[in-house]
Amino acid sequence: MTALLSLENITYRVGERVILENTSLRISAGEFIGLIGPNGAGKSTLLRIAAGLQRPSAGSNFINGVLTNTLSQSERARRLAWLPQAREIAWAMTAREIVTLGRFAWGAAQRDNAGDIAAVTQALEEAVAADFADRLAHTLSGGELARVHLARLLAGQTPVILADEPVAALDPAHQLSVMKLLRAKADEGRAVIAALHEVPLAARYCTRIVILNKGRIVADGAPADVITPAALRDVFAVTAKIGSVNGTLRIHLDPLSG
Ligand SMILES: Nc1ncnc2c1ncn2[C@@H]1O[C@H](COP(=O)(O)OP(=O)(O)OP(=O)(O)O)[C@@H](O)[C@H]1O
Repeated sequence: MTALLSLENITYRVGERVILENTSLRISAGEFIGLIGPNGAGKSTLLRIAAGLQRPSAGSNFINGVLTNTLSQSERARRLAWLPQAREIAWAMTAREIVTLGRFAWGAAQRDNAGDIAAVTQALEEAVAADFADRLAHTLSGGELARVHLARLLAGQTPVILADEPVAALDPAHQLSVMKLLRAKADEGRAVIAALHEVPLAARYCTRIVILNKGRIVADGAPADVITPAALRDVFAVTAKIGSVNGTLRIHLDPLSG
């Protein structure tokens, strides 16, 4: 089966500094990868390269078997949706207008199409952002704005979803609902990769965990196989107690010295 997204031997350098080193990753339909790793590990860089927003220094990346850098911006945006870490909106736009940007590659800017309107409405509901759809973005709270950006991502209805810290700034209930939603998107046949710092949530909802440390993938597999006390100590310098309740990992973290 062709991977929906694949990175082959990606290296990314800034001057002498190696940010990503010979990194390969493939994701197929139905997978939800939690990309975890400490600050500065290279998660955003990896996702930006996967999204075609940044050219690697070496290596190749593909969307559905096609070299990403041969696709036009619209072709890319119809295959892949991207949620950046930066959330600020500097323009006087309503939440609904921002979410409609997610339909841009499908022609939403040129027409008032029932399919686009339905996709936007559904995305606003899924991201629990419908209540403030007609508010100007700069009047929204950080968590509300994060959900609007998530709705913009979902409105594209793309086979591949890449999200950089999708639950940052969300309260616990919304963190849970967003993780559940991303898992549902994978279960319906999309390929989802999310950079996450919330290790317990990643363990609970992702189908696969990839640990990135110092620009290299150091573990890749099912949550129960990858999220171990030894791995968390080595990579995050924390002490972890890990149990299982009804097959779901439960994780308690302490500082190494604590
Ligand atoms: N253009 C650049 N110039 C210099 N250093 C860079 C550049 N881009 C990225 N880096 C460095 O590369 C490393 C990886 O950055 P990246 O944003 O990918 O990390 P991350 O794993 O997403 O971190 P975080 O969890 O803090 O968001 C960081 O140390 C960052 O400072």
